[in-house]
Amino acid sequence: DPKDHATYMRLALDQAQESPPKPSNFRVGALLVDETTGSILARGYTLELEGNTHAEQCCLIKLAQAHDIAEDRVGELLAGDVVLYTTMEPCNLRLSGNLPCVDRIIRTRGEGGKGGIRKVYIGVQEPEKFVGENKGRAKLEEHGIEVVHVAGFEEDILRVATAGHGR
Ligand SMILES: Nc1nc(=O)c(N)c(NC[C@H](O)[C@H](O)[C@H](O)COP(=O)(O)O)[nH]1
Ligand SMILES: [Zn+2]
Repeated sequence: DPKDHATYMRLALDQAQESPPKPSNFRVGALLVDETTGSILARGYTLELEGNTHAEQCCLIKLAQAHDIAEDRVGELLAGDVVLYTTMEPCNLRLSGNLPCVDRIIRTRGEGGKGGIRKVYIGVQEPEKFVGENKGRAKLEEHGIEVVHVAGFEEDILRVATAGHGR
């Protein structure tokens, strides 16, 4: 049965704690959840999978791998009320030049914006440390994907996210 948002955001923060600290990114955790049943479809954290991966990206790759399909087709598995919890808002630009997670999330929606990830719950906005202001929320909303802030975890999320940045 569906849990409250804080429960899922706390689980996402638990994922972020698994991420190896690195000065050039943030330690983020994410969960893909079926909002109707409350079941967790995938969990992930920054750098969990090889290839300089992001937490949200790892969730999508792991779900795709579990069904033996390519990541760019994972939207086909996401019928119904699938949402993403991520401790930090999805990236809209990456210094590495890799495909941003906003684009990976939008890609999960089928023709005419059906299915796929319908809502993204975020713990914090991205600090303007690497790429300036993250304008991804507007892009997600343009594609019918609602972005909702789950308050209360900001301090912990940022402490974990920047642990690899030294002082
Ligand atoms: N939402 C989110 N999830 C992550 O797992 C992660 N690492 C970031 N971080 C955003 C930051 O903007 C990028 O980490 C830098 O722009 C460097 O880009 P790479 O990570 O090397 O592709 N943001
Ligand atoms: Zn990303």
